[in-house]
Amino acid sequence: MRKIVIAGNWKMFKTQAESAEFLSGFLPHLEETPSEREVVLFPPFTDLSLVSKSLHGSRVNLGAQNVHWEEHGAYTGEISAPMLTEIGVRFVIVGHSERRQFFGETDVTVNLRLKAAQKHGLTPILCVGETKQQRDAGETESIISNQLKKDLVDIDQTHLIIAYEPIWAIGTGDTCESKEANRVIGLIRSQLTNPLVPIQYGGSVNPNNIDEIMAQPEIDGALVGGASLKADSFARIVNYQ
Ligand SMILES: O=C(CO)COP(=O)(O)O
Repeated sequence: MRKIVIAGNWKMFKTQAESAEFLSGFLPHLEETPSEREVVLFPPFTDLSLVSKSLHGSRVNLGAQNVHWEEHGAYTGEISAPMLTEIGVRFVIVGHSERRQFFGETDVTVNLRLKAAQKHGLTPILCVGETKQQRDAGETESIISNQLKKDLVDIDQTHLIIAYEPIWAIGTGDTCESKEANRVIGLIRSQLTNPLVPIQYGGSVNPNNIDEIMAQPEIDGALVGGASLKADSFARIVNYQ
């Protein structure tokens, strides 16, 4: 059985006070959440310590939005895996399209970050996806296949999650049609050596479309941006039907 993983990527949102407010509204809703669903929150780095303490004893896991490949060194602005694991972080997002687009992330650095995460016991969520232009040019399959080939060199597929995030669907309200997301995720799975890797869908997931998305047989969860910022909204997503 593949694991179901519902994750909230808060991106560059929430001060510590706002994180605390979110948790007091969100955590009580988890009493209704089926126990086999894994729930992960990805706050900004500055909130990790506080959220880690607040999640102690709860079933929610903690994730970070990035990790450097070295354990320490002169890398201004970066955070290493041991710094994350020390404060209770267990997951990390790697290769998000916003990192690739705005911060020079390449398939080479994505691969280095994945390896460093796994070496230190963090489970990475590798993000892949195509732009609108690439989709319109019929390049969706080749772009994703290329990303997977390069990003997954020498990566252990037993401690890995993949998120299919079509870039044109991120933050736009323009969700990828669920059957199409299911088709692409099936193609991603056919390229993996481990059939049990959970593959999420991400891109304008919200309380109104989560039930249909999760009804698709290939989709093992969601990586949620905007709709994970409000306690009620993310609770509805985690407690999908
Ligand atoms: O990028 C995303 C999650 O990593 C998706 O963001 P939205 O849910 O805001 O479209």
